[in-house]
Amino acid sequence: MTVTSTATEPLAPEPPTAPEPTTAGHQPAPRPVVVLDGLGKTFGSGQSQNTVLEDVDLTIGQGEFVALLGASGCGKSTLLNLIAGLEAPSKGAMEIPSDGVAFMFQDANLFPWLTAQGNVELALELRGVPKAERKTRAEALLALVHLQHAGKKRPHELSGGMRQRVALARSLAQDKHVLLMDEPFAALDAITRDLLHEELTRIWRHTGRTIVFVTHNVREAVRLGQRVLLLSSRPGKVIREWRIDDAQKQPEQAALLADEMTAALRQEISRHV
Ligand SMILES: Nc1ncnc2c1ncn2[C@@H]1O[C@H](COP(=O)(O)OP(=O)(O)OP(=O)(O)O)[C@@H](O)[C@H]1O
Repeated sequence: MTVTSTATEPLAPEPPTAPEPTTAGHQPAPRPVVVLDGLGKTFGSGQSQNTVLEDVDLTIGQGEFVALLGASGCGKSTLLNLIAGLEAPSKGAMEIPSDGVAFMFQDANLFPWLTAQGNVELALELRGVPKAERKTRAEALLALVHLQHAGKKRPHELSGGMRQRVALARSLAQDKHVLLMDEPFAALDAITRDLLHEELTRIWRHTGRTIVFVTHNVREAVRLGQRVLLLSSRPGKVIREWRIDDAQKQPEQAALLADEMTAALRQEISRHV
């Protein structure tokens, strides 16, 4: 087994937008930033051995938005942990960014004693941004998530959606190419989630980040992903992939795609009932 790292250069402070199409709408092939080759993960040993992932082959290009869909317990979070370098694979090879990744979870996990701006400034401090620059950069990041007026508020004074926006600004403050998101909007109401989908799409286009987004929600996957990957259960591997262009995100087409994905997901779940 070899675990290698790609040498990705750090993001510029003002990241570029995602690459424009070249001729006749053809996108240049994005540079791979995550490569998983025959990846497997087994927890425990002997009687309690649990092979969660097996033969996962996946290449994610720079600037792509990939949604990972799968039944509960199929290994989505484990896959993110492997990409983050938090877990080591049991089998296979992988290339992940040498400068690490940013992670965002369902729970914002903000420090309650710090203001919204303080939470973002702390992430900047941890990556070595000089004190004199932190305030301006944190303000710019809070403006990016439309929270320019809430910088002085503490987490308990913010709504769930606002807390997730702060968490997103904090993830962006880490200035990594790759952002892993593990069901970040699952606990939010439908209207707030809808607003955050718009915000995240705008921010993704603006920053050119590579995003891997785990969800149970088929509509969320269609709404956000350029690629939607369906993981099987026991063991988890990528069994289907949909590529979704902007035209397919229009309501009628999106509903059809969501129905197709729901049927595939149901079929996968019923295999294990
Ligand atoms: N550190 C660990 N040690 C042992 N088993 C683990 C560990 N992490 C995950 N697992 C097991 O791996 C399996 C997959 O878990 P994982 O959290 O990756 O699934 P998931 O698809 O993200 O689930 P959900 O959608 O419910 O969050 C589960 O059976 C879980 O118990």
